[in-house]
Amino acid sequence: MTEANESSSCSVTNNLLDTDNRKNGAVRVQIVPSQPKTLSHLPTRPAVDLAFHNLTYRVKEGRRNNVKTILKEVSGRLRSGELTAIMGPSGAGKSTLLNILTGYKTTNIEGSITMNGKERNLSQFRKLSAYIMQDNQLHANLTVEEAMHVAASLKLSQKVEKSEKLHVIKEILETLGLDEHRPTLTRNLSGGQQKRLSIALELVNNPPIMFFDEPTSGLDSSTCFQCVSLLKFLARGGRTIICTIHQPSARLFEMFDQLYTLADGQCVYQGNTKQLVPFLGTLDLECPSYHNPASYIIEVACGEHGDHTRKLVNAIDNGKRDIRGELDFPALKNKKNENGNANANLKSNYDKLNGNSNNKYADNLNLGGNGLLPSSMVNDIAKETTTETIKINVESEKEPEVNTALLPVDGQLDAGLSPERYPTSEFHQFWVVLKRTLLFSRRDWTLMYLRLFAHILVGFLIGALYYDIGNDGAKVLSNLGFLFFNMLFLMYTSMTITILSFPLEMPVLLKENFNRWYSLSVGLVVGAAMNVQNGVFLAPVMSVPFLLFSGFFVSFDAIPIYLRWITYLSYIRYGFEGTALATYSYGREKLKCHQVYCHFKSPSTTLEELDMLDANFTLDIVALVVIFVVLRIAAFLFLRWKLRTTR
Ligand SMILES: Nc1ncnc2c1ncn2[C@@H]1O[C@H](COP(=O)(O)OP(=O)(O)OP(=O)(O)O)[C@@H](O)[C@H]1O
Repeated sequence: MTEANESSSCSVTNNLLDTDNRKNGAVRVQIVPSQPKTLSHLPTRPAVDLAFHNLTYRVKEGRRNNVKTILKEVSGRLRSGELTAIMGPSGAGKSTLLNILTGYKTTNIEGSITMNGKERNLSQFRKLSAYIMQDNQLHANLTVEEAMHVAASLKLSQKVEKSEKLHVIKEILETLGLDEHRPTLTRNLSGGQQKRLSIALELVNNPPIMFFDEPTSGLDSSTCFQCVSLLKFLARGGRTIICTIHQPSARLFEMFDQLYTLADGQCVYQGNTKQLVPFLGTLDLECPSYHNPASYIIEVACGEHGDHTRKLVNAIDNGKRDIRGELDFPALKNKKNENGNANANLKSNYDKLNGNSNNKYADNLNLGGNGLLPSSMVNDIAKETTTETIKINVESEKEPEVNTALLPVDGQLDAGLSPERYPTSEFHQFWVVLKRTLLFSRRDWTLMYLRLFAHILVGFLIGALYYDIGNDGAKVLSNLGFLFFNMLFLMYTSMTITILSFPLEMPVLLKENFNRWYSLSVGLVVGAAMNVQNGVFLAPVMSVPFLLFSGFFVSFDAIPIYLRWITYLSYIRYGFEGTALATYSYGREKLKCHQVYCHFKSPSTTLEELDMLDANFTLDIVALVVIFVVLRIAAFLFLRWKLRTTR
């Protein structure tokens, strides 16, 4: 590496090149970070090594319940402080493995999963891990700052002081380069920024294990690089970072520490990314020069170079072996003697693909201005990645301190964790989520203003239509129509909003509930309080028959006896009966009438015609409350079932 190159890449981040300290051709670099990169205010957590042994996952398919084995006795180990990629051809079982490791899938699994050598306790594990899904699932109408406040309020204990929470937020936003975007609505963030916000939200309670499903999908190459740099930064803080990735470029691939490759539900490689090509070489699978090793292993796993799956699975013992150095595959030694240094082949692959540019990361540093990732961080990651290649000895005591908030692997797993399922009380969760719902409802133009406009418009229309008829004995039927219409209008407007918004809200609920932000019931109660989620389950289906049995279209006496029970279930009946009683009961005096014969002059006649003379207003209210509670429980059970089946 030339001195010019070193200086050019270092100067961008104010790193000082200590040129006086050259010894034996090695260059000592003193790194002075341009901004603090400690996440020291985060709650302390233990570092966690995750291992799985003989994991088998089967599903039943088709009418005959044919059993399909998706994962076949795979083993593996995911270490703290490392960035691990799970790769494999489409359908190899990557998502399935990730879903099992995250605890998202919990049934039909054989084998064992351990945390720091001990059997995994799923409840404890869920408190220690975060799952960042492919499509970030953010609330579009919240700003970065508001989203962070909600996350801090829900994910940090109520005992944590507000000033401390603000400190955590500031630290994370600064570290992830989102500080200048605090007032930006999340829907206006770029793809890379949204991904970083998803990470920032989960980072609030400092989970030592973080899973990412395709974190680079939909990002351009430089943003991909920024994203993986960030993951590596998090890993360097002692976290266990695991992500599925499709086919990274050679440059991106090189940044991963560890690779776990699946083919047809079995492990075909587990080990250091740098050892992949030499390892394949020992099995007579030579990665051609100028070829991306990541593409090559996928091609091999797909069978493009012949059927080598069995050979690879045996060589890696289906994930029980872990290739961390050349000593892990002694056959290489013979191979090297015959064919020269196989590692050199790997290095030449990288060098050729990267144009052998020693300052190959320097171009990305310029992107810092776009707020993609703080340039200093990219530089530190880049420096670390290139250290091996360019033989710079970075003074260990001067290395950027990425995170001090993790305890060593042998630390107590429950250190710093509250024994409760959620860090905050249900009431607190309710309050925070309610405030958030109100905030983004206010910002949702279609939800708020269009609804308001529609209600005002319809209000004027029915006001003009039914003006001054309430006391007119000749217009009682029209007045009953007015009362019935009011009920229908309110019912259908809230029902439509629910039906439209619920499927959109569902994935966010899924993510936040899974990552232990709040309990499922809280989401529902808020829905009830907002009068948005009403009737999501039963209302649309049941409203039509219940309309018929409301007592407006057919009086109770006219209904065949065997169908009368339905009227007792009709919430519309109770609503209509209640409004009719409130209007025409309680000793209301006779109505005015200018006609010769006025059938409905006496309010009791109206109630008699409606078969409501014996009706009880209090009973109507009680019935409505009971139906409300029953529907809510049904919706809760439905949601729980839906959450389980989507897993
Ligand atoms: N519930 C299920 N029923 C039947 N087959 C399933 C089920 N879940 C997964 N599979 C099958 O298991 C295999 C692995 O699926 P998985 O989604 O884990 O693959 P993947 O490696 O993540 O693929 P991709 O990269 O395309 O997302 C696929 O063949 C898939 O069709």
